[in-house]
Amino acid sequence: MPLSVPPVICSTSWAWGIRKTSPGHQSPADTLTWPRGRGNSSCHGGGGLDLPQAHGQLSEAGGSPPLASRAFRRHLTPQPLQSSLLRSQVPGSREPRGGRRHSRFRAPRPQAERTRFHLQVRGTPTTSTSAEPYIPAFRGSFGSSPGTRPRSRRLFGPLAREAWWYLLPFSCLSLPAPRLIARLPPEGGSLGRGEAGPVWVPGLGRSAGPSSGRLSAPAVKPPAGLWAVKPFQIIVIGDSNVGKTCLTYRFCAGRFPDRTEATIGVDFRERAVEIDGERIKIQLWDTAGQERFRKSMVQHYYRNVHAVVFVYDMTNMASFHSLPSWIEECKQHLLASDIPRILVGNKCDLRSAIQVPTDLAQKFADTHSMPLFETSAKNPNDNDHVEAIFMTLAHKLKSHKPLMLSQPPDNGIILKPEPKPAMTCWC
Ligand SMILES: Nc1nc2c(ncn2[C@@H]2O[C@H](COP(=O)(O)OP(=O)(O)OP(=O)(O)O)[C@@H](O)[C@H]2O)c(=O)[nH]1
Repeated sequence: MPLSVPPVICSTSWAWGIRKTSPGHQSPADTLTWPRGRGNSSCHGGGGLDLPQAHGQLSEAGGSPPLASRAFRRHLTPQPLQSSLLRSQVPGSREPRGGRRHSRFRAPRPQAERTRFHLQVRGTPTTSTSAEPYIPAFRGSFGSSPGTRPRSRRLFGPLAREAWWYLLPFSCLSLPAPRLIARLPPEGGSLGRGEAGPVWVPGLGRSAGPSSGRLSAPAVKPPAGLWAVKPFQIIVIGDSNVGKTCLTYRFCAGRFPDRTEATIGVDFRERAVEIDGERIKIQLWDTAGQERFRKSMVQHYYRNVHAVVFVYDMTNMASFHSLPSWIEECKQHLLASDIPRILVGNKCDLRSAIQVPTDLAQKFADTHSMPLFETSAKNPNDNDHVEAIFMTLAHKLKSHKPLMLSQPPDNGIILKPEPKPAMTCWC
C-alpha cells in the first residue's frame, strides 16, 4: 500500500515512525535493497513519499535501527554529502567509495534554497540567489550543504578530498622536473623564453651533467680575444691588532677604514691591477690574528697560496717576536719554499711609539730571505706606500708565474709559459 507522508515530516523522526508502526513484511517486488543502496523509492519534496513495501524491510530490525534505515534516513534528510570514506565504513555497505548512488535518494531542495557560493576567502561571496543569509568566507566552498555545491564539485569533490591520501606517500620525494633537465644540452647554456616555449640559450650554463639535475652558477666563457684572468692569492698573517685589515682595506678600497673589528676567520678582498698592459687580479686574504678566531678556518686558506705577507706592529715588540711562530705555521702547512714572502712593519706613522727599530727588522728579514717594508695604513705618505708594496709583489708574482693567455681556443684554455728566471731576488 503506498504510503504518503507530508513533506513537512520528511525527517528523522518520521523514519523512526515507519519502523515502529509497520509490521514485518517483504515482497518480492520490493526493490528497496537499502544495504546495497539500490531501490526505486523516491522522496518528492513537494508531494510526499511514495514507498510501496518499503516499510517491510525497514521494520525487520530489532532494538537498534538497521543500517538500511540509517542510510535511508540520511538520504531523505537534506544534509551535506557525507565523505565517501565515512560511508564506506558502514558495515555491510558495498557502496563504491565514490558513493554517487546515494545522491539519487537525496530530497531535492526547492530552487529558492539553492544558493551557490564560489570559493572566496576574503570579501563577500558571490551568490546566485539570496535565500540563505550571508555567511562569509568558506561557507559554500567546501560544500556544507549539497545544494550549495557546484555540480563539478559534487561530482569530483569526494575524489578530490581523498586524493591527498594517495599522494601522501609521494610527497616526501622531490621531483626535479626530470624531463626538462634531461633535455638540457651538456655543453652549457641557459633556458630562455621563446615564442614557441622555452628555448636554449647557449653560453651560460651548468657544469653538472645532464643526469644530475642540479643547476650550478653560470660559468662565463671569456669571448675570443680577451685575456682570461686568474687571480693571485695572497695571504696576510700576523698578530692581532697589527693592522692587517687596515692594510688590505687600504690597498683594495684606497682608504683607511672608518672602524675595524677583530677579524673572524678570513676576510677576502680583491682588486684588479694592470701590470705591463696585462690585467691581473689580486686577492688578499685577511686572516684573524686571534688564535680563537683562527681555529679550523684559516688552515684551508694556505692551500693554493701564491704569496705570503707577514705583518708586525712597529709600536709593539711582541708582535715582532711572534714572527717566527708565523713562519713556522707556514712551514706546517707545507708552503713551498719558492713562494714569495714579504715582511711589513705597520703603524710607522706613530713615530714616538715605535719599539721595533728598522735595523733589527731588516736583520730578521735578511735571515729569512724576505724584503722588508715599513709603512702605515693610516697615513699613506709615510715611508713605503701600501699600494707600492702590493704592486711590487704583484710584479714579482707576474714575472714568477705568468698567466697570460694566448688566443683561447674553442673549448679550452692554454697557458703560455714564460721562461723562468734562473735566480729570484726579492730585494
Ligand atoms: N696609527 C695607526 N693605527 C693603525 C694603523 N693600521 C691599523 N691601525 C689601528 O690598529 C687597530 C687594529 O687594526 P686592524 O686592521 O683591525 O688589525 P688586525 O691585524 O686586522 O687585527 P685582527 O683582525 O684582530 O687580526 C685599529 O684600531 C686600527 O685603527 C696605522 O697604520 N696607523
